[in-house]
Amino acid sequence: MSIFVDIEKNLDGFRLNMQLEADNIPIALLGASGSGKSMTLRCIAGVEKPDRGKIVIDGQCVFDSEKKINLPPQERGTGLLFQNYALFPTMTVRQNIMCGARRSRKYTCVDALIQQFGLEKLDKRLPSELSGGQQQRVALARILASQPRILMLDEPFSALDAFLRWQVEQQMSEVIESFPGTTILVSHNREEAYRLCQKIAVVQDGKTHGLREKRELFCHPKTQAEAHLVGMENVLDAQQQSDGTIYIPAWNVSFTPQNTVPNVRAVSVSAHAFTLEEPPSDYLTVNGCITRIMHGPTDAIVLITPQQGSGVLHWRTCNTSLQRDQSIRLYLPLDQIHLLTE
Ligand SMILES: Nc1ncnc2c1ncn2[C@@H]1O[C@H](COP(=O)(O)OP(=O)(O)OP(=O)(O)O)[C@@H](O)[C@H]1O
Repeated sequence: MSIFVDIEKNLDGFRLNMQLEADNIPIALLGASGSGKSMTLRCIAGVEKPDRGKIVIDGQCVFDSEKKINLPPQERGTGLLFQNYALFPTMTVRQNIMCGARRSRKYTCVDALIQQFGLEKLDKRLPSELSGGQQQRVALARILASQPRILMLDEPFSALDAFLRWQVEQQMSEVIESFPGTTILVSHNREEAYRLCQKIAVVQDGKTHGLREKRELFCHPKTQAEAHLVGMENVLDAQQQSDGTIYIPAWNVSFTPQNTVPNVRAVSVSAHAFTLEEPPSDYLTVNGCITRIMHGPTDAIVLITPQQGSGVLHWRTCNTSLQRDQSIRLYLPLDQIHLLTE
């Protein structure tokens, strides 16, 4: 099973220009609100029509603007779990799941799914008589009953509270693991995407630079959008000088990078990357003054104004002896600075 997507769609003030290609592995579209993640899923499912492009599922072309192919949603073999689950409100749990089975004509799977999702005692209830987590299980069972080739999950935990979210995520991870086709998860939660998927595409302003191995993406973000989405606290403009050195105006520091990357526009640094002790490898030094300390349950984020710099440095530390207005010298190993090209 595989999916190939190369589509364009112009909406009022927004342009989707999305390319994706994946085999039967779980992948995530990670992006800020309004970046075009849901629209991508809706185009794949056939509930929205792209202006141009092609969508191929499992070798079958389901949309091709040039060849005028546009299969209706029920013929695409896709299962889309909406953010609000979209259950039929006047049908019982069993009837909702039967609707999915009608598409696949595999009615025998209904009882197995009711059992798998622990819905035996709820099967005669209406959706309005269920909790958010139970509704989500019914919606997932209904989708799996249709035996889709692609499973698409649009922010599947957004309607759940934090505790239930974790329980449901564990069950979802089992469903994804046993699903034989491609799963596409849409999320703006990086940790959720990391736990559930193998590859991640960062979506920004309707575009993506393609799928990346999740570890590679988190360890080496290449763009400012990627750096923000993987949780880098320091993302700063940078200037590449003709001699190859990089100048960071916000911190008023320069350094010679360990590897040559053309067209560096910015850098990102995790707040964990700084040390108080001189590191053994190449590093740069930042002198500054502590302007704020924000204590969390396990550590603190310290905001520092660098000497002669115009910006802020974010440092995460467990050191409890720090004081506001204190002068400080921090070391940053050069291999902790990610060079970003846009
Ligand atoms: N029917 C529509 N008509 C015009 N613009 C739309 C329509 N549907 C969505 N949009 C716009 O398209 C853009 C992408 O929307 P989309 O729902 O794909 O974002 P998203 O990344 O899924 O965001 P979220 O995480 O908030 O759900 C947004 O700017 C949205 O306002």
